[in-house]
Amino acid sequence: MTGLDGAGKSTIAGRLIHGTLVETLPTTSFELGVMNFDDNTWIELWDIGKYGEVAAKTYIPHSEGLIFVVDSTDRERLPEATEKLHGLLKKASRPVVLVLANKQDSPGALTPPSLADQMRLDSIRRAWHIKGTSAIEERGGVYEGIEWLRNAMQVAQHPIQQGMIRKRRRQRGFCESRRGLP
Ligand SMILES: Nc1nc2c(ncn2[C@@H]2O[C@H](COP(=O)(O)OP(=O)(O)OP(=O)(O)O)[C@@H](O)[C@H]2O)c(=O)[nH]1
Ligand SMILES: [Mg+2]
Repeated sequence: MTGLDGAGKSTIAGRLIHGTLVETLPTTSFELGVMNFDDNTWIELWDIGKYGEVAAKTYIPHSEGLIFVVDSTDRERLPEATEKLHGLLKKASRPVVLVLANKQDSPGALTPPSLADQMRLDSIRRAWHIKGTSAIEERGGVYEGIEWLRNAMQVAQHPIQQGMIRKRRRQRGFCESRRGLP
């Protein structure tokens, strides 16, 4: 997970890891946390801050998912955020991308569709999704965003398997419908 400083990454990480609103200080390099899910799966979450370039270079190319957090109220720094996102995507071809349009609770926040447009998300040639969030609100949409990511990562991880499951289902369907025939 990365984005410009102050976008709300650590607040989001606090929600995801501790399930509550945490007070944050600027993250100097990076922090690691683990999100555990009911079905015994987990996501290792790296919160990469301003001086986390080394972590970004080391971990992003090997990660399965990229969460990019943007401050939806910060029109001035939107071009900088856009460049950062597209720069990262050039370096890492693998991960699926979740953009969190954070601070939706604040007056004047840009909507997710408007941000998608201004950040040229259409040009991303891989699975991506944008979700409006408010990290300071309990039902602020962060978990829904993560559900999309979990699902997208599972699909991306097993593309062949997914195809085979579909094929087997089709074959089974064919056999079952034949069974009823004389
Ligand atoms: N109104 C509002 N404020 C938020 C939201 N998310 C985070 N903030 C506030 O924004 C400020 C920065 O949040 P952080 O979570 O520390 O941001 P960060 O992206 O981790 O910043 P760095 O560690 O400096 O890279 C804090 O004062 C948060 O309380 C949100 O959804 N809405
Ligand atoms: Mg931080």
